[in-house]
Amino acid sequence: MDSTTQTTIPVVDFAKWSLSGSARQRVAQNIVDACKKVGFVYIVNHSLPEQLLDEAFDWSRRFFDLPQDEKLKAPHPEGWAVHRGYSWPGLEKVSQAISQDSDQKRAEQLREVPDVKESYDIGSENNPTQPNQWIPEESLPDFRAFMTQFYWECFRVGGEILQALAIGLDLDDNHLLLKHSGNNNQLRLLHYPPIPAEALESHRAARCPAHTDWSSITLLFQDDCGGLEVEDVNRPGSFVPATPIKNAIVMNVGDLLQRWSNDHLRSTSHRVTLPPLSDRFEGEQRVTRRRFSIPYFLAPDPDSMIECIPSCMGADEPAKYEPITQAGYNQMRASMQY
Ligand SMILES: O=C(O)CCC(=O)C(=O)O
Ligand SMILES: [Fe+2]
Repeated sequence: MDSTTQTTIPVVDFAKWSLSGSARQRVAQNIVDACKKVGFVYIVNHSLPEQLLDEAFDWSRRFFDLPQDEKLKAPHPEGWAVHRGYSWPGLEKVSQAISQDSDQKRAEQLREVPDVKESYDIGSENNPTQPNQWIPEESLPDFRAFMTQFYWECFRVGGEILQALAIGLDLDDNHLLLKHSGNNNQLRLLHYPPIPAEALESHRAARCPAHTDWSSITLLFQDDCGGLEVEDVNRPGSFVPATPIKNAIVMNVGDLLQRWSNDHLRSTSHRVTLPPLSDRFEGEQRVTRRRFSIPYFLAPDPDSMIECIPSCMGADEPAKYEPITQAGYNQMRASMQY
């Protein structure tokens, strides 16, 4: 690849996955090639119905439009052990700062660059170590039932993608999927409220700073606002937009699958910043339109052993990493945060 050309995120048509033989093989190969080169891929014509995705965004909007005290009936538990429920990091601090712009002391406090977003994390109902934090049924009737169904629908499609990855990596179809019962995944509803463009441009606030995911793979659904950017693998430090494609799944490789594949598949850094289109801004302050996205993180079960995929090593390319369980890997990552 020419190092001066901006990387583009490949688009893979998943329609032919339902066929057999070489057509299916080609879909698998295209996804693996994209994961090796870019680490991000748009998957179109997948089996998640358009109507279901529209409904998921409608429910997310309804949830975040609830009064704050309703959402706070399902708070994210304190600490880092449980990743479930409603979080509201940074929001208050930033809105105060916007109304007291000239206050030097406030500006200092903001150096830590709060994320201007709210999120709601949901997991499997059969995961006792990560208990779901639901708001009361009467606060938003049928929300829980819909999200529980949506969680498993996402896993069904994610499972197909894990099968495609396995085929593209010369493994048995179910080699990767068998390590995922589905009970260790995470469905996240995200809402990025409107904010003056200047707050993001001056880095006083961030929508979502650059990071990689810990997952094996992530499926991301986004609305039409824009702002997701992916690090350009040819030009480290610069980012290319992951422009929304209606109903596409933006699929990316997480750190765990990168390790599993001996670094053959890339876990690429990404962030959420200003939407690039001018009609996504309003008024003198260029207040950005609110944005909704729904990432779904797939993770193997805690006791699944993550051991170098055979086609990713050879006589002159030994495995770089020791076998480790998913739980062990998580523990190691968590301990590196302090
Ligand atoms: O909101 C987005 O588009 C991306 C969110 C994300 O990368 C994450 O939650 O890990
Ligand atoms: Fe991410």
